[in-house]
Order: sequence, then C-alpha cells, then structure tokens
Amino acid sequence: MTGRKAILGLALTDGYGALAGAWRAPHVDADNYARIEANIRYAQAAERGGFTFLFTPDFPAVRGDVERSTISNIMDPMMQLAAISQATSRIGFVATGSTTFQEPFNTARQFKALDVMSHGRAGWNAVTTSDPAVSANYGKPVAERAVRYQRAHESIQVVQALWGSWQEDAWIKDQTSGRFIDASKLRPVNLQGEYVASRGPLAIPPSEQGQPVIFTSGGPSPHLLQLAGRYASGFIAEVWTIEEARAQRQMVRDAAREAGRDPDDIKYFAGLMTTVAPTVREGLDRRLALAGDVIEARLPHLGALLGLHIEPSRYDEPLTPAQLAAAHASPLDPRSSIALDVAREGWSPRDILAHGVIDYHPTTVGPAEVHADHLQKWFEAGAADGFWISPDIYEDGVDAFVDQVVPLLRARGIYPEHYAGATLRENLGVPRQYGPDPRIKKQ
Ligand SMILES: Cc1cc2nc3c(=O)[nH]c(=O)nc-3n(C[C@H](O)[C@H](O)[C@H](O)COP(=O)(O)O)c2cc1C
Repeated sequence: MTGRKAILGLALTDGYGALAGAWRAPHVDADNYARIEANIRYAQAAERGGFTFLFTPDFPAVRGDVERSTISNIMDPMMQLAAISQATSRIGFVATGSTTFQEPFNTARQFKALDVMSHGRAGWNAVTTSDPAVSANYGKPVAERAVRYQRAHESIQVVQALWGSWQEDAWIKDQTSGRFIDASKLRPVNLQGEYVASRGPLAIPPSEQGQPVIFTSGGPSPHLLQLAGRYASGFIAEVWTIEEARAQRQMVRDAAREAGRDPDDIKYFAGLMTTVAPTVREGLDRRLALAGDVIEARLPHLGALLGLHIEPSRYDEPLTPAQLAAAHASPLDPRSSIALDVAREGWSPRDILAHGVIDYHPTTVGPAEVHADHLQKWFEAGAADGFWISPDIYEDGVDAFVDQVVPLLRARGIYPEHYAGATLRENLGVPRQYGPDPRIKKQ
C-alpha cells in the first residue's frame, strides 16, 4: 500500500445534509436550498480539506415526502457548480447528467464549458435515469434497460467525439496576422446512432485537463459494468461491507481491462455518511433530535433485519441476552450484519437505528477516530480507491470532518497533504484524454 492515497469526494445535495431533518437544525438556515452562498461555503471547506471533488447526484423531480423532508438534490447541478467554480480553485465538480433525457450536444457543450471555466475541474456522472418521476418530467415512460444503455453508449461516444472536435492546436488567436482559429482544425464528428446523432464540431477549446472526466454510478448490472469499463474514470457506488465493495471494485476493474484499458484508470468510490461528535452518545443524540418520524417508521423493520420481534415498549432498552442469542443476520441484506454488530455493543433498538444501519450507505457516528478507522480499514482492505462523504449536516459537518478527520488520515499516511495538481484528472490520478479513448473499439 505504500504511497497509495485515498481520494475524497463530498456529496453536495440540498444545502442541508444527509439527515432527513438537517434543514430543521437550529444552526441551519432553512433558506439554504435556494442559497448558493451556503454551497459555496461547504465547497470551500471541502477544498480546505483537500477533497478532490464535489459530487452532485441529480434526480430532477419532486420526489418523496417534501411536506416534511427536503427535495434532496441541488436545484440545478451545472448552474450551481458553475457558480462554485468561481469561488474555488482546486476542488473538482462531478455533476450528474442523464444519457437518456439530455441530447449529447447539450451535455458536451455544458460540461466542456464548465471544464474550461473551472480550468480543468469538471466531471460528468453519466446516468441512464431509471426514476419514473424524472421520466415523467421529460414526458416519457422509463425505457427498458437495454434501450437506456444503448442510448448511453451512443451518447457518451458522441459527447467524447464533440469534446475532441476542436483540435488542441486549432485556436491561433494571433492578433497580428488576424487569424483567430485554424478552421480546418474544427472537425465535424458526423455521428449517427440509433438514438442520438450530432454533426459538430463543438465551439469550445480544450481545457487544462483536455476534457471532462467521465464517472458513472449504480449497482453493478452487466450493462452498467460494460459502460463503466469502456468510458468511466470514476465509479460511484452504494455498498455496505468491505467484502461487497472489494468484489464490486474488482468487477469494475475487470470491466476496464476487458475494454482494453488499464484498471488503475478507473477509481472506485464507496459512500459514507458521517456524524462527527465528541462522543458516540452525543452523535446519536444529534441524529435522534432531527430524525423526525424516520426512526419510528423503521423500528419494525429493524426486528425483521435481526430476525426478532421487538416489542415497542422495549425500543429504548438494550436487547436482552436471550434476544441477542436468537438474533441472526440475513444473508440477503448486508445491513443486517451491521445492525447485529451494533446490537451486540449493547445499544437499544432506537440507538441501533440512530447509528444509521438502515440508511443508504454505511454511517459512522462519533469522534474523529471512528471515521478515520472506517476509512482506513476499507482503504487498506482494497475495498475502495476513495470515498464520497455525505455529512449529516453540512453547516458544521463539513468543517468537523475537515478539521478533525482529515488530519488523522494524513497522520496515518493514507491521505495526501496537498493537491497533486490543478485539474480533476491530476487529483484523481487518471490520464489525460482528448476526444474518444483510442483503446476502446466503437460498438
Ligand atoms: C451511488 C449511486 C448514485 C446514483 N446517482 C444517481 C443520480 O444522481 N441520478 C440518477 O438518475 N440515478 C442515479 N443512480 C441510479 C443509477 O444510475 C441507475 O439508474 C440505477 O442504479 C438503476 O440501474 P440500471 O439503470 O442499471 O437499471 C445512482 C445509483 C447509485 C448506486
């Protein structure tokens, strides 16, 4: 492991944080969803901590319980990241964009413009969009997977061709001779697929990193693995255990190798939700204070996860020795073994859930060591190249992570002291690319 360093990304969502009730925390401005100033503050804090990128998941729809919870993603990734780019200088921007609902020409144009205006810090999380609410907003049903992935392959190929269609030495801008561009070096791409097409060229010059970095995210379906293997330099995952992550990371690396690429050219990111607090108890209380109905609603499900019936009157008592002896983890749900481990530490059902055992990602709660231990263990086990962090409450959660956890990671030698370079590619440790990757055969 000598020399290998973990890469960190920060999920940027609704301006509040990963806890459903973060927006109600007394120290949080409830206006933050619509206040770019808040996200700029969090981005600057993450940059202070050497984070390589901000990741904006995106489900452009009103979904879930917005009556009591929040919209849960950023108003508009490209617009907000463009603003954040002007208030930061090193951190990168991985914005989600749909291969299903966006025309590749728009995607190519917006992402490359962000890349140029941020001096080489943009990335595209290319997703195929399977959410019915999002599809409805574009006036279409969710297409079947094979169709979505065919369009995704075509879209990425068109986007990459457009990115490379302005040749790197095309821009002469010689004020004396009066030649602005060598027009012969702006080449049409003339691509016609089954679902998308574009003539090109794109009227945007190269950025300091050539072109944006492609990411993708999701569960490892064969379709997604093939897409990731061919085009992605980053893979954003949802995984619960080290074993699961190691296996998935291996699949992603194998997919890159099969596509003719170097497996080290694709970085695998596991998720982590964090509550940094002086003690575990204080962290659990912080979470419980804002959990609203979420924990109450999940308590019956916890019994199912542990194979137990838990009386509601005992939600605040540790499990009895008889219950602990009878409890067992389901092989079908990796979260159940995590719940069992926490139960064995002697926590009550309510506190077990406050540990985040039924959340979307593993959760760490407590002092800096708890978080650093988790990250180190996963990293050194080869379960990830890096992590995307979702703090419970951005307002103080990003600073707490940066000021308390990052120094520990550095002291343990698993996190860089400084940014390796000025571009997203340099900080990810992935090679420069301009236009399509010549190693990949067209489909
Ligand atoms: C960690 C993670 C993040 C994701 N982020 C997004 C997102 O921001 N927007 C989106 O539309 N889908 C997102 N997805 C969904 C996937 O891209 C994909 O659509 C979903 O896993 C369904 O897979 P399929 O299309 O292969 O059936 C995400 C999935 C995971 C696991």
